[in-house]
Amino acid sequence: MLDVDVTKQLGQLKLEVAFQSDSPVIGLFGPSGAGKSSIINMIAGLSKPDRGTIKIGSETVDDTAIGLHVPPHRRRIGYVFQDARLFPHRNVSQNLDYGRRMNKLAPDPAHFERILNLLDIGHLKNRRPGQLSGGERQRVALGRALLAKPRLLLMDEPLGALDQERKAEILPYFERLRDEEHVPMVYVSHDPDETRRLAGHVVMLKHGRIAAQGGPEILPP
Ligand SMILES: Nc1ncnc2c1ncn2[C@@H]1O[C@H](COP(=O)(O)OP(=O)(O)OP(=O)(O)O)[C@@H](O)[C@H]1O
Repeated sequence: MLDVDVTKQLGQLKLEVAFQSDSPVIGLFGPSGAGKSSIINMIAGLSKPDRGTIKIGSETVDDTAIGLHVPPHRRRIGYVFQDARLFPHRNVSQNLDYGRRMNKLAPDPAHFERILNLLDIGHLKNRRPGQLSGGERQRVALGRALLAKPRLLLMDEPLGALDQERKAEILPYFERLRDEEHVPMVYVSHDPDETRRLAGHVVMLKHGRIAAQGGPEILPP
């Protein structure tokens, strides 16, 4: 369960949002500048709300009333961005292992193999990021996040830099993640079709506020 009730002044924009859901995928949907990434950054712990609370499952990670702010590396959250942000001089295996090592988790070869199979990236292990397609890079970035065994995965426009064909190639992997790995996700997008396909609960944002929230039926056609 994710429960967010925060306000934050961002330059001219006052972000003021409250939503909670135990849907496997929560979609944050809205136009550019609506405040989607700012919410994701607060859930990740990369920025602090001016006021409010954030709860992930049973743990409160932010509560401004008592000065509580759990730092990002203690939140057990995975983050996937629009650009994969892989280390260019390390091969795929080394990139994949990074999340696990940063979180000081013991090697888990069975989990490693399962994630590689789930994302079909086993054959890419020895390549460097520059030798991968955009879609392959995103699958590796997703694998790296998953291998850190996050309790929540934040996806900020993960398909935003890809063309339609690549998007269609990757969406089924996100569905497998949701249906087979059961990793809860917050999925940011301004594409209604993508959001409809993945999200059980949709939060529609406009100018830093919630314009509507509910099932995918609230999305525009
Ligand atoms: N640290 C900051 N200081 C001042 N203004 C900020 C800060 N961070 C974000 N903003 C502003 O807040 C607004 C919301 O930005 P945000 O990146 O959250 O929107 P978004 O919905 O994710 O947009 P996009 O789809 O373009 O990524 C923007 O107008 C942005 O310029």
